[in-house]
Amino acid sequence: MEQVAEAMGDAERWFQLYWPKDPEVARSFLGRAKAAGYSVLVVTLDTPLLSWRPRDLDQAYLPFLRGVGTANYFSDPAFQAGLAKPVHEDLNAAVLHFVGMFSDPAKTWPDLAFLRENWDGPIILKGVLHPDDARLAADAGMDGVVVSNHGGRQVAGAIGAADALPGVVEAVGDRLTVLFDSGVRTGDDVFKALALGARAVLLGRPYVYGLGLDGQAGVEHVIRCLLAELDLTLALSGHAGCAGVTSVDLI
Ligand SMILES: Cc1cc2nc3c(=O)[nH]c(=O)nc-3n(C[C@H](O)[C@H](O)[C@H](O)COP(=O)(O)O)c2cc1C
Repeated sequence: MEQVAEAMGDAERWFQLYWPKDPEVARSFLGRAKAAGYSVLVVTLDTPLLSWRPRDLDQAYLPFLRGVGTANYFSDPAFQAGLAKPVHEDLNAAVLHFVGMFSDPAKTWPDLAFLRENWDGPIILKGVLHPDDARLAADAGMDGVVVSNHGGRQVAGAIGAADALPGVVEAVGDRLTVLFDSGVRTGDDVFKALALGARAVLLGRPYVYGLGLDGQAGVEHVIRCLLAELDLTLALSGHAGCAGVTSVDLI
């Protein structure tokens, strides 16, 4: 996280937490994120377990088990304190330690108090679909939710995130910030999400596809195309900006 922060310079950055089972590691992550200048905490709730992913299984694509994607843990003093040997001397032990704490399916709403105690900036819960959960998030003093079904990667038959969005907006839109992701691919999709009540959208795969195809230039191209299409869709729908887009625009 420190390397990413450094690469981002003065840009605003949000820290996404997969909430480790070990509270000392969680506390350490939050302290490091704050020290590295992250201003918003995004806590992903829809991944207490990794789901059944046949394509990953077919290809034995399990990078965490090879110590890939685990850098925040392996570099963490609280994590390292639980190891008999340094990570580079016993990678398997480090991986097993990671697997034991990656996530905690037993966490529930009162546990959010821990985050409030250890993070003094805005907190956003990612992966909310049900209006009742959104109400509980608001009751717990959270600042926002991301309506998301993790791109269908967790429960294959989950409700479409766009179908869930209006219910969440109606339940809590006046109490916290409602963001949206899952399936945003075009400027037109952004427009529809805004019209359904989202304040903003997040992009998952599209920028990564751009990155895979053409590195930084690919990412810039993806974002530029999306913004250009949004700009045109706004204009063609009679809007000078995003602010006035409402559900009326969907009719
Ligand atoms: C390969 C991959 C890795 C992901 N890793 C994370 C993650 O570490 N944390 C998280 O909150 N979401 C993660 N997501 C979910 C995305 O943040 C996003 O919610 C989802 O892909 C839906 O958006 P999209 O349709 O624009 O891709 C991941 C998605 C993909 C495809």
